[in-house]
Amino acid sequence: MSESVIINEDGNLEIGGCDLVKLAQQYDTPLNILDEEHIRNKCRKYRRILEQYYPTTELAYAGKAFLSTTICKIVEEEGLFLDVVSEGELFTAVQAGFPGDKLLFHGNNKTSRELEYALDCNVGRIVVDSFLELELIEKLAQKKSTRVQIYFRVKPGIEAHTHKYILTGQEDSKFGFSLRQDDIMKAVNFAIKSSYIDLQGLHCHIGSQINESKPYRLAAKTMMELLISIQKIYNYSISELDLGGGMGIKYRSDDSKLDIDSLMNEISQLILDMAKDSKIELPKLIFEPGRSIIGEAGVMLYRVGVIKEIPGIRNYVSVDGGMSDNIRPALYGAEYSAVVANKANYPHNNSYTVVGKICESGDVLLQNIDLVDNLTPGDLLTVFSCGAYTYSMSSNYNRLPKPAVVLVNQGQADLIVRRESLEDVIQNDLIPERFRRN
Ligand SMILES: Cc1ncc(COP(=O)(O)O)c(C=O)c1O
Ligand SMILES: N[C@@H](CCCC[NH3+])C(=O)O
Repeated sequence: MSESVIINEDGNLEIGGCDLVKLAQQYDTPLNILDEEHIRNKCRKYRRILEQYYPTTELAYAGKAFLSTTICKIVEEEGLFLDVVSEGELFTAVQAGFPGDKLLFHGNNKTSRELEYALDCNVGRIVVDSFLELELIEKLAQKKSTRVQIYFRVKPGIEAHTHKYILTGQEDSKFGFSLRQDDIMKAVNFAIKSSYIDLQGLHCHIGSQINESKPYRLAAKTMMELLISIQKIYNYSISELDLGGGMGIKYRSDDSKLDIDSLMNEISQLILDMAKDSKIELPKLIFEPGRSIIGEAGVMLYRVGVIKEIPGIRNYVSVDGGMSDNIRPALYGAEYSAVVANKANYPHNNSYTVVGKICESGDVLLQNIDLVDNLTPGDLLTVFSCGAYTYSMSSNYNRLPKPAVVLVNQGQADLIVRRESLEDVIQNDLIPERFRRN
């Protein structure tokens, strides 16, 4: 939870100096609220920690967690690189004036149009995910008579402990090159020989919402072994090592949380030792966290509607959003904590099941959550840790307009994504001529 969350004199929740009840009046609900100071502090803390343990580092923010043009500005001001994963994210960065050389372009199936766009935008590093993509990049670079800087994404064959939908570093994954059957070595050989490709780094990302350091250590060791063998076999020095993101955050008070400081210390030491022992040049070390930068900076604010008490079974509380603005509970069984913003001082010890307004029984936001016993329609429910993968995964299911996003900082609130209107919902609909006759 953001450090700036307090209960103010009116007994209301306040974030970044802004009273949530007033924000609901001004911007309506459902509303995604992001605490700017929290985001900036996370960026600074990460950089400080990394720089403390390792001589050459770079930090990239993974835009898939939440991206908008204002967030690009913050990321740029904080001196981070930005990881984009589609032409939509790339376009957002370009529109925000984000420097191309600080962009990393990811994706397991980048289209030729996306790659061409990336080349036109002088994207700093393309993270190549397959042999087909590698050949495509070479052709495009040749056509444009340019040299493209790339990383290879490798799956280090490590299974971290997280939801199976968000595991990515195991052999059975759609992402990256395999260490087996010399898959990666074939690609390395191709890149080194190419006049249009500059193999700058190796990349891996073992998954998301990971709360233990062991899989990161194993991944770092495996990646360093690969880097060392590339040096030995090809006499080629890989200058950057990107170990991805995935660091877990707290969604509920009893969740365990990864200690970023000791993780960075352990990983740095391991790389420094391995580089020294094998006498290779020290690669620059890069991480690309998303959730752990923006996740705890955000809340979702909903208005309570219908409350149905089913005796002996459960109390259902419906709110004015649901799985269309937060798919994570339905998709991963994700759990959250929540407080009634306008009754924050009251004891929260009555159990409810909070559901959305989507026409699906699985549209459950919070199972058996303790809220106030005098919960009434019109109350405002604050769900914490909704900065990452909430708005970015939202949809218009049931034709619900997407919520607005407000950035708060020291009492100031700025709209950074406007609420969709009903007109927005139908803006792409077309009526063919033959339906217009009458
Ligand atoms: C390649 C890559 N980098 C970074 C991230 C960011 O992950 P997280 O938001 O869990 O830190 C992801 C998402 O899992 C990813 O796929
Ligand atoms: N969307 C996922 C994480 C996937 C990360 C992107 N590879 C989540 O909400 O936890």
